[in-house]
Amino acid sequence: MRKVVVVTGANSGIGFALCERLLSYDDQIRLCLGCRNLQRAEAARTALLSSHPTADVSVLLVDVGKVTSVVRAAKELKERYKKVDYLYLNAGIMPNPQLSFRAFIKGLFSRNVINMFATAEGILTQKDRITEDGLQEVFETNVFGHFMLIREIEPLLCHADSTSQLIWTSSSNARKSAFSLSDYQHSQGQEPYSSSKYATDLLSVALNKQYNKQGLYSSVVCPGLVMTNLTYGIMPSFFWTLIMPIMWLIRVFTNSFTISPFNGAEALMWLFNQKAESLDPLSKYHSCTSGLGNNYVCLSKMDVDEKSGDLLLQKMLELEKEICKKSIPDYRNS
Ligand SMILES: NC(=O)C1=CN([C@@H]2O[C@H](COP(=O)(O)OP(=O)(O)OC[C@H]3O[C@@H](n4cnc5c(N)ncnc54)[C@H](OP(=O)(O)O)[C@@H]3O)[C@@H](O)[C@H]2O)C=CC1
Ligand SMILES: CC(C)CCC[C@@H](C)[C@H]1CC[C@H]2C3=C(CC[C@]12C)[C@@]1(C)CCC(=O)C[C@@H]1CC3
Repeated sequence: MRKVVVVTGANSGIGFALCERLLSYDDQIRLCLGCRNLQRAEAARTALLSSHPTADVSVLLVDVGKVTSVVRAAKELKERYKKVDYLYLNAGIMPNPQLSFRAFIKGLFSRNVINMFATAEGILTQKDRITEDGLQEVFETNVFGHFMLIREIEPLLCHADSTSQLIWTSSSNARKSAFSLSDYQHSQGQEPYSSSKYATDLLSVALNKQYNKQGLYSSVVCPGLVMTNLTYGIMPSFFWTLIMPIMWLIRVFTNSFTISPFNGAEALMWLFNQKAESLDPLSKYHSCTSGLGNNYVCLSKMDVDEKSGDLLLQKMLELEKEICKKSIPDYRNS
């Protein structure tokens, strides 16, 4: 049976590199590019087909920052496929990033310097906004829209006789102290990205508890620091080009400077080849690149507790009910 693989945020960066790598590894998969913009999606499809002309690559229009779009896309998936074997929850945003140069310089001369380069702790903030669904945009895009997608295509993911995998693109920037259960959308603070990625980690743990019995497994990936549209939003591209030699140098001290989208997709690709049941639900899978440019995957324990995961899942389910009632009038019949 040909595997069905759905990737959100597939038209650029890590998502696109993952698609290329998946097709190079197995051009028999049925690959579905989940994108919010048709033109960009078609461009990605054309590029993938030019190197893999016989591959089955289709486009699914989905804006994970809009509940109605997610519900429509889920309906489309249910019409197209009987099963989704891999769902890569990769689309993500970091809007209006602000780098604190003061904190960065201070960090350079502290004992925390390696951790600062690996996680951006204490040097990066963002400005969030409210979406038309009335949610914080970073939370809705990075977490809730994806959660809704999982819930909506549950019958395609849960099968008694075979397994499916959810693979979240999280981040080393995910930090417990940026997240609070009482403000899980992060409407109060200045680190919505960090909070949303921590929420991803918590949610993955809770989803495993909820769904493993039904054959669905969830894992979390950390791609490292990758040069993509997201990072070019932090500083202009000429600056990145200028400091590239320094980036190669830093890679000698921290394996998290994966730099290219190909390298960043290493752990996402690695998980594709693993037996879902053998994965550790409490570990994060990191894409790593050595000073010499060799790629490998390493594991770290997540800073999460199961109770918080369960509480977050409960809150997400309540929010789902509330939002669907508001945004989709004849929800569940649609
Ligand atoms: N770059 C890095 O260093 C790191 C990135 N990550 C994570 O990796 C993931 C991929 O990002 P990356 O490749 O770096 O950045 P890109 O900006 O290149 O890719 C992000 C992708 O997500 C899509 N996307 C954004 N918002 C939505 C939405 N509302 N609905 C559907 N698709 C959407 C984008 O579509 P469009 O082109 O239309 O905007 C794009 O295809 C993100 O989750 C990011 O947080 C994690 C750690 C490090
Ligand atoms: C000399 C240079 C290498 C200086 C670069 C400083 C910062 C711009 C970067 C240091 C750590 C980086 C980092 C990210 C963005 C760029 C840095 C802040 C991320 C936040 C990008 C998105 C993620 O998900 C995690 C990354 C962690 C490290």
